[in-house]
Amino acid sequence: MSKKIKIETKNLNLYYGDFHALKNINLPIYENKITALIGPSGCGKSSFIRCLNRLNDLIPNARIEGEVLLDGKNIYDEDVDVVDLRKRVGMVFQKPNPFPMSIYDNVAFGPRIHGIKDKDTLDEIVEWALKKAALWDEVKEDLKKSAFELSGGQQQRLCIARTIAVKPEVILLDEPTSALDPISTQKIEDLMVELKEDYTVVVVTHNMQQASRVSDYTAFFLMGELIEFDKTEKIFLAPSRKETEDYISGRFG
Ligand SMILES: Nc1ncnc2c1ncn2[C@@H]1O[C@H](COP(=O)(O)OP(=O)(O)OP(=O)(O)O)[C@@H](O)[C@H]1O
Repeated sequence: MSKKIKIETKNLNLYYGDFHALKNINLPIYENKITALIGPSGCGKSSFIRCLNRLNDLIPNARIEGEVLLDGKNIYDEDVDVVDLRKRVGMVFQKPNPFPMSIYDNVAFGPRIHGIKDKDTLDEIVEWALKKAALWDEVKEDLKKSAFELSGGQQQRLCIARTIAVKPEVILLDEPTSALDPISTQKIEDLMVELKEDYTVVVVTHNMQQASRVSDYTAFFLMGELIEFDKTEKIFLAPSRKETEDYISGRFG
């Protein structure tokens, strides 16, 4: 099977004021694969993932050097429309963050912003996205219910449905299961594997088992540097760098 690079960072550096948070990161993200980002707390995983849809733009003292190529085009070019970029590269956060509105309105939110008003079309999108996020059967009778009445695991699947509803190409997940119980975690992991059929998935995780279970590629970060990137089985069974081995075997971090 051919391997297409969906996103590629080239000499990517990120500074928060004087602090050099990401150092010269060169990383390919392959299409229709799951790439896991691992590394000890504070190594820059979240900072990195936020560079991929320009969420760091919202942080006043953050500065970027280098390039992030999406289908070969630098997303930091002046002519890039950030709203369109974030539609193409969606994000799910650590803590489920549904909007204070109904289940239906949460999922319809993005499509409405992008101009879809027709009720039947919205109904179709909502059903499709909730099915994709493996939540439809649990909520189909209660679409008008507040999203806050769902369990944490259901809320996270709702957030995934909300992300999918605008038909992104890439889904970024920043520790999506760290606030969830094992059963909900299992559901989200199964979902990630299904999602890669249609999307390119990048997941930040502290959970080594999760990285080895779900991902195709793994990138190991340490103190703002990309130490090693390879196929997941290579990283976990025969890492090239001692730092990687120490981390995955639990000797630090
Ligand atoms: N807005 C900010 N301003 C200044 N420094 C920041 C900011 N956000 C993150 N940092 C610093 O950048 C470094 C990387 O943080 P980041 O959150 O990317 O790490 P991480 O690997 O995702 O950590 P964790 O696993 O704990 O979430 C840390 O030293 C952090 O303190």
